Amino acid sequence: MAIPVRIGTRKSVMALAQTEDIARRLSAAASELDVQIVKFETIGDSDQISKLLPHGGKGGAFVQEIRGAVVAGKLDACMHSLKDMPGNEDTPGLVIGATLSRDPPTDALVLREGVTLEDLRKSRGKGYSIGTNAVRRGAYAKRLFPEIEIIHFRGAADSRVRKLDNREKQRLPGGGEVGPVDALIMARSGLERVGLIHRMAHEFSPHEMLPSAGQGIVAVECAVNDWQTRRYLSLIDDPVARLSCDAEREVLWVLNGHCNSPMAAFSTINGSEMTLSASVLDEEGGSFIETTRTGSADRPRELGRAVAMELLDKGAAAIIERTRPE
Ligand SMILES: NCc1[nH]cc(CCC(=O)O)c1CC(=O)O
Repeated sequence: MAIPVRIGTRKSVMALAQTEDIARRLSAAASELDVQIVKFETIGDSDQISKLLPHGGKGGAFVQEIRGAVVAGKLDACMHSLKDMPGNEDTPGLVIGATLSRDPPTDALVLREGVTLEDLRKSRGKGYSIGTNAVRRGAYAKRLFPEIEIIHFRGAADSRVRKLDNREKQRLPGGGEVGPVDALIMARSGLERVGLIHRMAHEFSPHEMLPSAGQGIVAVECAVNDWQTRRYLSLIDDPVARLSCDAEREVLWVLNGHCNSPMAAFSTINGSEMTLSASVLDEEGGSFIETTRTGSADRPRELGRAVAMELLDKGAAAIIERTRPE
């Protein structure tokens, strides 16, 4: 007899592709499961103009509503991009039951027709604009192309590319418009998930643009005491992604990073060793605090803590507090 598993997700093209991946893996691991995908339109998706902050940041905007349905027992699990999950607070009653094997964690440059990477490099960005909704990407872009204009740009991955190509402006919360933009910086994995990887004009190395904590990892949450779902999710949990999840999110936890903090954390594992880099940057890219440490891969949170402490010693707290929403 089939056992139903209801998984909640946002209904963007990217989120559905991620959730279908979970469904495929679950069905392959346990053929008795009948995986049902339940689509939500969250406030973060329906409001394409506002900054996300008034909706509680990325966490509030994309995550809260679906979590509520799991807590209420209307869903067995929910899908999140790990990098959209707030890292400075616990979610009572819920647990990350699975982290899927990591997709490429890097960021990608997407250009409109007629613009090349060479143009951006030669001009130091002068006369060009980049659309992004991430303070981290904005700050790194300023470091690579010091004179570029950063434009706060909203939309699901596929619609952002459409806006770039159609030279659409971005509407502003108070009325008015900005743009159009000449380029976008997006998660490589997001581009791939929406079938637009051929639009990647340049892949930023982690050295050029350190990924955000959890970037490229899909997480599945379920209720702490739902043992049946936890057991099924453990079948698709990738232990390597889990180690990176734990190390990178420990940095967010110790630094009390909020959704508006320009912060990056990225780990790699080589045999029994993990190397974790993290950074905190001010929005204009003016000051960068970066740290890299290597430690034991089986104690990821210890390494995360050590890296975060070192960032604090170097003055990270002042930058993070300056950008904290009221
Ligand atoms: N903020 C939306 C979001 N959440 C996760 C991804 C990409 C997939 C991932 O990194 O896991 C994206 C799109 C983007 O950042 O361009």
